[in-house]
Amino acid sequence: METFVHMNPTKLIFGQGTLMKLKDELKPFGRKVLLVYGGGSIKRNGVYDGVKEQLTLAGREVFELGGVEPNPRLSTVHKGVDICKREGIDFVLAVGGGSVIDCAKAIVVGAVYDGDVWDIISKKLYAPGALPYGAVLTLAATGSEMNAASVITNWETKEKNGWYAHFNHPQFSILDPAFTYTVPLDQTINGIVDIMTHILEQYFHHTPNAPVQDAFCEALLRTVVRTAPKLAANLEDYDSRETILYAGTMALNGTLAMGTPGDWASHNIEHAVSAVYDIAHGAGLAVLYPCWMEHVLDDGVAKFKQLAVEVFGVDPSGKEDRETALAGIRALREFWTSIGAPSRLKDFGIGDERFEEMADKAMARGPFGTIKTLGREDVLAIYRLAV
Ligand SMILES: NC(=O)c1ccc[n+]([C@@H]2O[C@H](COP(=O)([O-])OP(=O)(O)OC[C@H]3O[C@@H](n4cnc5c(N)ncnc54)[C@H](O)[C@@H]3O)[C@@H](O)[C@H]2O)c1
Repeated sequence: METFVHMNPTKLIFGQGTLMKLKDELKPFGRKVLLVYGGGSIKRNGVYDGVKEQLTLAGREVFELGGVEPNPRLSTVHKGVDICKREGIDFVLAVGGGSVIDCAKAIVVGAVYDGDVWDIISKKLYAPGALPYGAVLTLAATGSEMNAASVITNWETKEKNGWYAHFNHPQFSILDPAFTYTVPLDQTINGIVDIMTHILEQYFHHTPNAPVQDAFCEALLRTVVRTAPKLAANLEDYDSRETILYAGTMALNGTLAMGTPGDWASHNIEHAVSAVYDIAHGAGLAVLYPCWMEHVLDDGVAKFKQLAVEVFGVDPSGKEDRETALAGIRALREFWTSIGAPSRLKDFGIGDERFEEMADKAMARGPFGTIKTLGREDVLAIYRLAV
């Protein structure tokens, strides 16, 4: 494995009833809190009331920014930054899914920067600092609750940028599996696909001697594959919600990536699609990830075979390695289809009209990918496989 440094300072508070700890977690931070949330699901399922009660008990003065979009937009980040600067906000509390937490991550860095926060999101400038923030998670998917990454869309320029500042982890994240009961089936499935692709992106590397990392990834993948059908059949099955929520956090909190730089090409390829068509990130990945696998298979046959055998139980006896590997890719596709994930771009009404534009966006920072370094023609080939 490669040399590595790992630090994750987020305090993870996990389990049913843990929201009652919020008031104490707020103690080290200042009086003025900006509460950031999305389209209102938290008002329908009672999470908003619970959070407000805790903020009152903590004696905090609360300002609100609701309406954060799925695929959060720069315009909303600007609104949050303006409130922080105008009101002298001390602490930002994100209550929602990855979109809300990602938006909060951008707000807190924008709040202490004199220029336009897009400079930081578009990586012209490394974030010079941030306000502290915390999260109450309501949807299992991104891992944003325990990492320092964020994805923001500039809707005017149709750019969807992933960015990162190493110090910008949540101070704490509260995860109550029961808060995810109301996530509808399609979003639950999108989340499961997102979690699995995060694991797969880190599993696919060329680094020698990484048996621990590989075993972590395989165990998580097997667990998600076993749990997802149970959850899809009963959205209020607490144990399944709990397992998937925990898996989602472990999938992208840095644990799996120690010493093994992963691939991440498919995320880049998907961001270009959802920047143009505003589709759900997990749904886009369900379509594109197996296409990426097929396209790069010959650059990593041994690892694709390992996935097939260790995660999907493909019997390799009497088969060429490539045949076993292909059976694993088919098994992944069939698994996602079986739980209701989309498999083609046409499922979203997307044809080949804007492939060139999307490929330009994906290539904006040059060639990418670890298993195989992808150029523009590779990206176009993957989009064509996905039609
Ligand atoms: N920061 C990261 O590490 C990271 C990683 C992967 C993806 N992302 C980004 O995160 C975003 C997607 O986040 P997401 O998948 O968590 O979804 P999301 O936050 O966009 O939420 C999806 C939908 O579910 C609704 N929702 C959330 N919680 C709910 C609940 N409890 N009940 C009912 N409805 C609920 C939201 O209102 C929204 O309409 C994308 O922009 C993606 O690019 C970030």
